[in-house]
Amino acid sequence: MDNLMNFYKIPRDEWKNFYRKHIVPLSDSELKQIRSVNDRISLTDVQEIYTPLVHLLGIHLHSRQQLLDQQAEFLGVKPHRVPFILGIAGSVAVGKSTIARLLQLMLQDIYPTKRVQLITTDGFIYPNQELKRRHLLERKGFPESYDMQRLLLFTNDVKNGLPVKAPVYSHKTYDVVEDQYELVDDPDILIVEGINVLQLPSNQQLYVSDFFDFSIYVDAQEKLVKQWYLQRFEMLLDTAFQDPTNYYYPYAIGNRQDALKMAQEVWQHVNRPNLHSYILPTRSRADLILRKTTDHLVNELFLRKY
Ligand SMILES: Nc1ncnc2c1ncn2[C@@H]1O[C@H](COP(=O)(O)OP(=O)(O)O)[C@@H](O)[C@H]1O
Ligand SMILES: CC(C)(COP(=O)(O)O)[C@@H](O)C(=O)NCCC(=O)O
Repeated sequence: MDNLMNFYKIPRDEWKNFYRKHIVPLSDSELKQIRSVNDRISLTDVQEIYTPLVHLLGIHLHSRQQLLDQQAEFLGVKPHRVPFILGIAGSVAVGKSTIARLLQLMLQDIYPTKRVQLITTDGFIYPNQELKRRHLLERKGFPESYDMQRLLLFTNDVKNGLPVKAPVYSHKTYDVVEDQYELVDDPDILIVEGINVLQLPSNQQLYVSDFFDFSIYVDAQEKLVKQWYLQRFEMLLDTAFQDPTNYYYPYAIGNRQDALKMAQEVWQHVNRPNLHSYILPTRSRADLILRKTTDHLVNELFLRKY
């Protein structure tokens, strides 16, 4: 990987020894919770990759609050708690939302008194009707398909401790859900997951990531991500065939090979160019890059030095 000279390159075997002495076996209830996120997550990775990662996030969480407290003292104002925002970026189907839900669970477990919330930026994509009006239906996921101004204002409100509603996207209807919102109300930690979280909107001076306290880019070879995309597509078909309202229903009841061919084309003409032109170029802005290999196992990490 080029352009990563300001990162420590840490092989899995080295990373897994960080925080080793603090790692205790997972309890039955923890196992159950992890399986409810995704029953195919490797438990070895939970122990060897994600447990040290959660401790690293804890270091950032505490030092961030300490800095804010000291700054408040310097300014002679009352110190106050500011939500810690963790951004998670990467390609469509690389596993961002799975990692986001796993980290939410693990952080909540370690900090039971803190409120850990999670939102995905999919909800900030314009509704299909609006995409159609803007001739952007074929560009879903590209920077211009998101209401970035709204996302920026949303993150700003979160940082200011204001209650704010995040719009919700459904893979089932392939659209933003009308009148459905996720209420984000002054959490201690907010995880913001999406392909665009490290992007710079063309007409703005601010990055959404300016509001992040830590960011992770989930990375993998394109051929693996494409495979995960197609596998997820098949899983979506498997759940869609009983529900005529599901966007994937016509594909689910039709010829499987034709449906797969369509998904391959969507990858080739939409998600692949988006990855290379707009998502991958944001990788070196992350604080940590998680490099995954076959079966979603993490084999290498790149941690920003400065
Ligand atoms: N750690 C993992 N182990 C096994 N399967 C995974 C893992 N992470 C993601 N997946 C699978 O890969 C596909 C894409 O994951 P998802 O989290 O939906 O990606 P994204 O949010 O980046 O689009 C899904 O089918 C998901 O079940
Ligand atoms: C809505 C999305 C951009 C979100 O990406 P994801 O959360 O799946 O990583 C993506 O799922 C999508 O719909 N892309 C457009 C092309 C397609 O895959 O149908």
